[in-house]
Amino acid sequence: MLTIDHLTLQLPYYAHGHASWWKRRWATCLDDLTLQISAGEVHAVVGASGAGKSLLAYAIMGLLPPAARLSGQLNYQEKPLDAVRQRQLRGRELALIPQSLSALDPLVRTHRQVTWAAQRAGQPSTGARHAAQRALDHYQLDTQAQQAYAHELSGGMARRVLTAMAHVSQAQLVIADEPTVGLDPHQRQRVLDALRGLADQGKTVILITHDLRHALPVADRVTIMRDGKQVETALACAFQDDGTSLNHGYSQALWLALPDNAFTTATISKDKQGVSVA
Ligand SMILES: Nc1ncnc2c1ncn2[C@@H]1O[C@H](COP(=O)(O)OP(=O)(O)OP(=O)(O)O)[C@@H](O)[C@H]1O
Ligand code: NI
Repeated sequence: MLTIDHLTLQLPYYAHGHASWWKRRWATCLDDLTLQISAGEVHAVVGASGAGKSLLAYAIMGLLPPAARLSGQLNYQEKPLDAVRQRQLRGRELALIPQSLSALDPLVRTHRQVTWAAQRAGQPSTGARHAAQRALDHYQLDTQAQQAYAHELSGGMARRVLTAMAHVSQAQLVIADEPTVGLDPHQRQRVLDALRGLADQGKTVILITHDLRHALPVADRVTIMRDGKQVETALACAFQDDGTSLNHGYSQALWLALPDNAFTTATISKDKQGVSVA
């Protein structure tokens, strides 16, 4: 449903040159990414801060800064996903749950904001209001939160509002950029389960997170990113035991660094040294 073929992104930055001139240079922020993302799948994109995860989301949505230099090819539903099509589909077939909470309109109360998201996706106003109400209830935003302005919401509430907005858009492709930051374990599980639910309805979900542990239980596939590069794309089930089904040392290291795997790691290294673990 979405293919990303040799996608490379460069962004300008200004470096001090001779004398007092500022010279424009180009930073390669995404380096030759090739991915195929199928309908019905949760595809997790995992990597440390600065790996390029959000820029990948912006590239797919067509929300990159105007100066960006992009090469490679994006295809959505077998057709090129160019700027015109991105504009047509954004907020309808393509939805982004943005990482930044400033995406909320500061002048509009929560309920109205979610209703607008439903209307923009083509629902008539009564239907949109009802859809908004259901989504707000689902993400446990109470009457007070529904009537609040963005600055009156906690970080976790604001994030759930953004998630509710993507939910009512009924998009075919949902990109969730760090949707669980600031949520308590119970809320986090609700959001992750809801994303899994969208995929189970045949939609496509890209789940961006720095936390492999939260992604694995709901993901079908995982792409590990580092410094703008795609380290590896693997089935979620390849992250198991001592990580030897993974191809790359960095993916293995991420897997073995998870708290629950600490024991396994210790056992393996002892085994390798020939020490018995009685
Ligand atoms: N508008 C921009 N102009 C120039 N460089 C940028 C711009 N946006 C991001 N970058 C750089 O691109 C790199 C990747 O940024 P990106 O926001 O995609 O990382 P990320 O993986 O989403 O990190 P995080 O987990 O912190 O959200 C970073 O080094 C960042 O400084
Ligand atoms: Ni990000």
